[in-house]
Amino acid sequence: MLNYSSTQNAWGNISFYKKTKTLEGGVYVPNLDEIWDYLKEQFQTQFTRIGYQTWIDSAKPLSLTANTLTIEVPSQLHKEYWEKNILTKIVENLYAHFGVEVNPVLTVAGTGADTPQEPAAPTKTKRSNQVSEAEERDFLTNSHLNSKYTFETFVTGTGNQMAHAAALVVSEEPGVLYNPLFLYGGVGLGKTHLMQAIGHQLLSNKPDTKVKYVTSETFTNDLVNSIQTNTQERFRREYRSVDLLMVDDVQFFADKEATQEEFFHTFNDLYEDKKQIVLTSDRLPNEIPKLQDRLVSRFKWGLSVDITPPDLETRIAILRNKADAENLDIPDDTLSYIAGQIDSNVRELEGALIRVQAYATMKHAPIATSLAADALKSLKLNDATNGLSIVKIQETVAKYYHITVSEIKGKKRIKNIVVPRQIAMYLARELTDASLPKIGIEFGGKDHTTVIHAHEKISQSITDDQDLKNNVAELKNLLKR
Ligand SMILES: Nc1ncnc2c1ncn2[C@@H]1O[C@H](COP(=O)(O)OP(=O)(O)OP(=O)(O)O)[C@@H](O)[C@H]1O
Repeated sequence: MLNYSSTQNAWGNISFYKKTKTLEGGVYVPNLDEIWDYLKEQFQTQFTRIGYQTWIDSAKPLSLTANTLTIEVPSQLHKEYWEKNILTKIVENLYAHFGVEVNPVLTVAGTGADTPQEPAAPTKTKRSNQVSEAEERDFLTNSHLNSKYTFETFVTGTGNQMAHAAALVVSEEPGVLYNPLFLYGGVGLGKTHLMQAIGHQLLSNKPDTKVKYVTSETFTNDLVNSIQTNTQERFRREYRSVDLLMVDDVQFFADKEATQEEFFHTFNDLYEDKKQIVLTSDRLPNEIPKLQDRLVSRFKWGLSVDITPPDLETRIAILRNKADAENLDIPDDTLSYIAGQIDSNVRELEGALIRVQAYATMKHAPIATSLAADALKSLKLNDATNGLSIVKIQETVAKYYHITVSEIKGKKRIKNIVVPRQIAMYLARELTDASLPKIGIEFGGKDHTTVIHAHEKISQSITDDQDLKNNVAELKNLLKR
């Protein structure tokens, strides 16, 4: 039986105590499934499709004990969103429908910590973000965004769920919560896609918004052109009058003093006007070499969130989406096979699917697993003739330094292992086409930023350490044989 006074703190601002039933003592006691089904039904009408998928589909009802409804959400960011926007709705919806008072409690997946939540202040009803197809076409053709990079076509999984949720929040409330939003991660993992999805969504919500997407190189080129043509005023007006500025791959700001200077002022102007800034990079701000401290600190003001390589399930879902979009008839086991072959880069994953498709056309055969295996085998053969395997590099470096391959791939931090490990990573980066996350995985599941660091460390050291330079040259020679 519920003791009302025990929930008095949590519900201090709600005045319907006398009318409520308790889950134990009331006339009708809905169970967990009924409650959840009802809530999902309600939320389907209260959220956009993407909003529903992001916030509701990703949550799991765990238990209903006494009047406590425990719900698991995937990340801290989801928890914050739920606290701000959803908890009150749950209380209101359940009270209105079942006449019961339920205390929702959130827990973040993987932490096991249950924290009772106070209901947040009621939020304004979100206006619908539906636009007509004509409007949609219009803004897509008028903008400089890739029409395919939307939230609808972005598949979420463990490696990108938090980045996706943050991106969605930014598109709903630009300039408010996460400013700047800094998305970072390895090559081909969807940073550009997610960033542009923010632009699309914002334009869809408010078609008159001024949205600008550029790569960091375009920013530099625009700046240089404006200096050459004496049109700096125009350049500044253009960059400082937008509602959303997205700059892709800001790691290329490294070493560009004039660009950094100009971007510093652009950033400040936009930030002060509460305009949203979204940045992407292959690494964290403080890991970008020769980036001015004042930019590093500004880039960290908002939220930095990483995207890691997708797990198998997500890779299969990405392929399924892609196959459906292209009207390709591919059996599930074939998609699983392809997803099993490419594990660290979504761009390569898509490339593999295209390759299988082309191979099927060439052979006049339907797409099946054996055909996919043939198509991807020849891909691997091509790779092998072009480059080296990471395994061979690890074996050669281990032998050269009289240590084992497992030490190279391990975590021991003693100098006579760390240096060969960094050399092996350096050589893997220099001599193979493997992506940074792929190299990280091959070195015992290390993060791609560790590979970046190793590469930078060795590149730097060989410029002033003649012995090291000779060793690396010798290793390169050994690997050529
Ligand atoms: N989760 C995803 N769902 C659907 N498509 C994805 C996903 N992640 C990546 N892609 C696709 O993979 C390709 C590469 O993504 P994108 O260009 O956004 O990567 P990136 O991280 O910006 O890479 P780079 O570091 O090279 O700039 C794109 O075609 C994109 O649509």
